[in-house]
Amino acid sequence: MSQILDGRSAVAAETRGASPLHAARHQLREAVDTLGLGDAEYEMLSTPRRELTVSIPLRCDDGTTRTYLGYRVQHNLSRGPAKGGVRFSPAVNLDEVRALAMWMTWKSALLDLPYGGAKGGVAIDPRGHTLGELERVTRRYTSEIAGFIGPDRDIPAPDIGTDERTMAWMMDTFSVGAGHTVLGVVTGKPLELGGSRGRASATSRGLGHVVLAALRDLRLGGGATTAAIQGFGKVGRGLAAFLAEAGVRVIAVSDEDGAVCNDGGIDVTALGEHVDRTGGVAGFALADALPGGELLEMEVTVLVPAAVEGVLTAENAPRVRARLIVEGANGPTTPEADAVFEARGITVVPDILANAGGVLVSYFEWVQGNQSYWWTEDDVERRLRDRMLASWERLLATARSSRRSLRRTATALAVERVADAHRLRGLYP
Ligand SMILES: NC(=O)C1=CN([C@@H]2O[C@H](COP(=O)(O)OP(=O)(O)OC[C@H]3O[C@@H](n4cnc5c(N)ncnc54)[C@H](OP(=O)(O)O)[C@@H]3O)[C@@H](O)[C@H]2O)C=CC1
Ligand SMILES: O=C(O)CCC(=O)C(=O)O
Repeated sequence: MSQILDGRSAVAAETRGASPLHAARHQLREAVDTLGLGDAEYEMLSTPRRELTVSIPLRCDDGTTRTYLGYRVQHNLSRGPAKGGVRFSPAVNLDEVRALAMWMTWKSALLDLPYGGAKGGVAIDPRGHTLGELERVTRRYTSEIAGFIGPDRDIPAPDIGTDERTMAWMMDTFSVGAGHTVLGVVTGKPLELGGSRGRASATSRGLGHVVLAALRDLRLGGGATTAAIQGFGKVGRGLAAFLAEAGVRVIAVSDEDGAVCNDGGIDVTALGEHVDRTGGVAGFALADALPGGELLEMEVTVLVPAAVEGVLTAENAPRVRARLIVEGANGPTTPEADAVFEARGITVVPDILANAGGVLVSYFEWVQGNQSYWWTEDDVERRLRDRMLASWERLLATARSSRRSLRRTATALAVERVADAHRLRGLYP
């Protein structure tokens, strides 16, 4: 069963408080005020264009049946097809997906990609299921949203709890329905199925380039640059390797079940091997265990939250001792924490710029697929680096000249592009 909800009821159903949606709408309000737009524009840009909620019955390997909820939210389509990842996590809910979809719109616009924003998810813990069960869930979810997505409509990609194998199942399911292979319906696919070289590491590498540029441009680098990274998944792990190779001492890393630290620098390769063997960072012999949330409060040059939303809050922000925060995750900083960091002079490089390397190389994958012409790894890396650094430099220069925070400036630059597209298309209410 699937149900299409209209956007107005979506806004009415919004929950307030320290939710990702509260944060996303707060940031939009600031951008609207910065740009001198009005309430009508705010209402339009805060309202998702389309939302789909689906139920996904799963026959488990033991013969029992469970039903999961899945979502796909298209926040904005004014600059092109919607674009954004699919998350498998027990924490997924409609409000979270709405917020993540809105951030995708701003991210695509900030990087000047010809996309709108979308996000999807299934409220399931992938760790509690076999591969066969996850394949069945993915295929059923894809069938339910198939009328909603497509290379010219909405193009999913990996996010938390999903990967290139998930994308291969999605592409196959969609293609079976279409009667022919449709490579462009998702990005983040395996190389053998039209994936792009460099997509798997793109978010981490883009983030790494931004971290190094921010350290340099804000004059925070120097001899003993240290980093703490929350999350050791697709984004955090690749970033740890990138920074270690660049000479940054990665002294603390965490995942959902543990955290480890070593003041002399963590051997990231050895930690990766330990995680492949045991499933988590806990118990890594070449580092000490670190209690709970302490990683976020360590004295480091740069802190990179690369896991989930809302981890930097009004409660812990006064204790954060990093000089620079670069957001690998989407929405890790609440608006209240942002205000604390601004008052304390701690620079925050916002998610919609910092982690945009993933959607950027997804765009490269889509372009290569459309042309059936595949770039080399060097082509991808050069274009990724150039575009991330150009976007960073533009953001920094605009923030400095306007004396506004990087987040407020980034959101305003992106919202302006989206509002312009609406105005030129004549879509204002
Ligand atoms: N993949 C991509 O291309 C992009 C991802 N992002 C964002 O980056 C973030 C991470 O995504 P990705 O790496 O792909 O996801 P993964 O599922 O690959 O990894 C998530 C990581 O976060 C850890 N984690 C989850 N909850 C916590 C917690 N409370 N404290 C510490 N660690 C935690 C997980 O630990 P465990 O393994 O123990 O569960 C895992 O190490 C998300 O916010 C995502 O939206 C943004 C842009 C693109
Ligand atoms: O690669 C993509 O299309 C989207 C990646 C994503 O979900 C994100 O940037 O948060």
